[in-house]
Amino acid sequence: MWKRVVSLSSLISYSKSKATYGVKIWNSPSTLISTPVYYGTLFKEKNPLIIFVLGGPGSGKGTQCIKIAETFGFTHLSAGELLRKEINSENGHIILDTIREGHIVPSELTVNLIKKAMESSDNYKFLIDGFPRNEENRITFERILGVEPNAVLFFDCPEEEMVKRVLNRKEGRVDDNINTVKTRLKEFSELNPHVIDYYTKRGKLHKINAVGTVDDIFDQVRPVFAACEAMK
Ligand SMILES: Nc1ncnc2c1ncn2[C@@H]1O[C@H](COP(=O)(O)OP(=O)(O)OP(=O)(O)O)[C@@H](O)[C@H]1O
Ligand SMILES: Nc1ccn([C@@H]2O[C@H](COP(=O)(O)O)[C@@H](O)[C@H]2O)c(=O)n1
Ligand SMILES: [Mg+2]
Repeated sequence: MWKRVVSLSSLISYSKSKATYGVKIWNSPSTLISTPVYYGTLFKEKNPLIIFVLGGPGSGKGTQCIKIAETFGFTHLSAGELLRKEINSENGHIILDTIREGHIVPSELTVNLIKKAMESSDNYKFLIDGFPRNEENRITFERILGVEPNAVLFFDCPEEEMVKRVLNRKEGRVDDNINTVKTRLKEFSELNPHVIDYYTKRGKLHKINAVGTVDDIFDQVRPVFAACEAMK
């Protein structure tokens, strides 16, 4: 039986039923909610709630994800962080070179890391931070995991502010320098709009103004997750 979240249902779609083969359809006719589509077998036992988190470098995705995870009980998976942890692995040289240059790592590599992290988690609520970076990322995720996100957050931030934040971040990242930031911003401005358009058309996009204090921004984020809170 499929259930509809009534509170803020237009913000987020969710089903408590288990995913099985084929495309699920709501019991009651509704054009309000975009239905999560499960066409794979991976999540037969665990029906996931997946939120993709988009935004340019330094837009504050990671900062907000930490707050969302703490407040709403999500597991925070940063695609960039998963890749950085793989730098000493078999494919590590490809990853390190790509990150250092500010380009995008081949999608299969990233998606398989996300898949592994999701499978090994006991949680069913996932924030996937910094993903998808492009259409290839998105399509590869759908192909390998057989699932779409329930909602997509987009932290919209002016370039000038993003550059300032990245250059002030003192975490020792190899890509936090002006040359790499320029490449990251260029790729972001070319590739992100396609992803945004796709999820806008599917009624899943929630654009957040990423300028302001961390708490001001979180106040905009909070309502998107109120529907999830009701499921706890
Ligand atoms: N609202 C804010 N105002 C000012 N600084 C912020 C704000 N949010 C985050 N920051 C700071 O800006 C820097 C970048 O933030 P964060 O790491 O969350 O961005 P990100 O979108 O995850 O970036 P990246 O894609 O490069 O990982 C950090 O040093 C963080 O502390
Ligand atoms: N989907 C992704 C996400 C990240 N990368 C690479 O990692 C770098 C750092 O990512 P952050 O989200 O932590 O900024 C990014 O610049 C890419 O090189 C990727 O390839 N694909
Ligand atoms: Mg980050």
